[in-house]
Amino acid sequence: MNPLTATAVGKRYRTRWAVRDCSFAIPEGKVVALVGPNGAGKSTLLRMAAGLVRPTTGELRTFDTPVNGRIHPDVSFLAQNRSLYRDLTVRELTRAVAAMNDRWSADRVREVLGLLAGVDYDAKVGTLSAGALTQVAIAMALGRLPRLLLLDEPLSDLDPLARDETLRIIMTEVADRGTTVVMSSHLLSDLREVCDHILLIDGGRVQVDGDIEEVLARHRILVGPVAEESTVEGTLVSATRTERQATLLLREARPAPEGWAGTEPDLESLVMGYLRASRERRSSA
Ligand SMILES: Nc1ncnc2c1ncn2[C@@H]1O[C@H](COP(=O)(O)OP(=O)(O)OP(=O)(O)O)[C@@H](O)[C@H]1O
Repeated sequence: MNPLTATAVGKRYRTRWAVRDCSFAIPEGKVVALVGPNGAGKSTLLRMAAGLVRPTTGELRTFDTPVNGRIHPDVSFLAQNRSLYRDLTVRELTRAVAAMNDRWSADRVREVLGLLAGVDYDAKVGTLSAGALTQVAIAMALGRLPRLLLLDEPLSDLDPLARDETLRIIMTEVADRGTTVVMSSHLLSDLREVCDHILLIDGGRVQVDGDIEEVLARHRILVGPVAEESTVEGTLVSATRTERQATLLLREARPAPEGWAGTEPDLESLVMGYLRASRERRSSA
């Protein structure tokens, strides 16, 4: 059973579509990188999957149940604005969140907070650093023992050490419980460390969806003389050019023509290529 599926999902705010005709199925046990430029629709998609926003068209299902404005008991969502009760201490917050959830593991929360460098249970939530706040919020999300964890930019505002700790918490969760994770982020090198599946959206539409290794193997970067660009076959995603040299991202893994060097892209150059294409489309619209 797929933890999350979308069928022709769209969300319109007034006259503008934030998400448009999105269809995908997230396989169980995957760690999914949800990427795309600012305003691509990532948060809207996650908020719809968590039942906080209703789609204008189409349907989202979590564990084969229509979302319908309610979060599934097996799903936890970390919102971008980490909306926790700021006047409570960490200890009080833990009790309050436990009381709100039918299924709750205090041990799991303790375990996760124990992985972090010195979380002070008596500190007021509002006084925590951005990193500690995110980590406490993730611990609360894991206390529900989710089978699907939706994380909206869990790594933003974190210093490198806090980012590393947060990634370790997520990896430990996946290793211990096989939890499926969908996480949005702009930090591609961090995503590469933990993710095995990519969902790239742009302008509210799915551009790339699949196993990261397979997706990378389906693309090629070709570098060669600008003057001979017409000899290159295949679907061009985007290009950068100097006076003499062109660097092309192609959607198919075809052999490089003579005089061109072909390599498989890494995740960063693949996503950058799609973001570049998106910016060019927008500026020529
Ligand atoms: N509540 C809202 N009312 C009106 N427009 C909205 C609302 N929420 C999002 N939007 C618009 O929908 C589009 C998609 O926004 P969304 O926040 O989902 O993108 P995102 O990919 O998460 O962006 P970012 O990477 O900057 O966080 C944007 O144009 C945004 O301005």
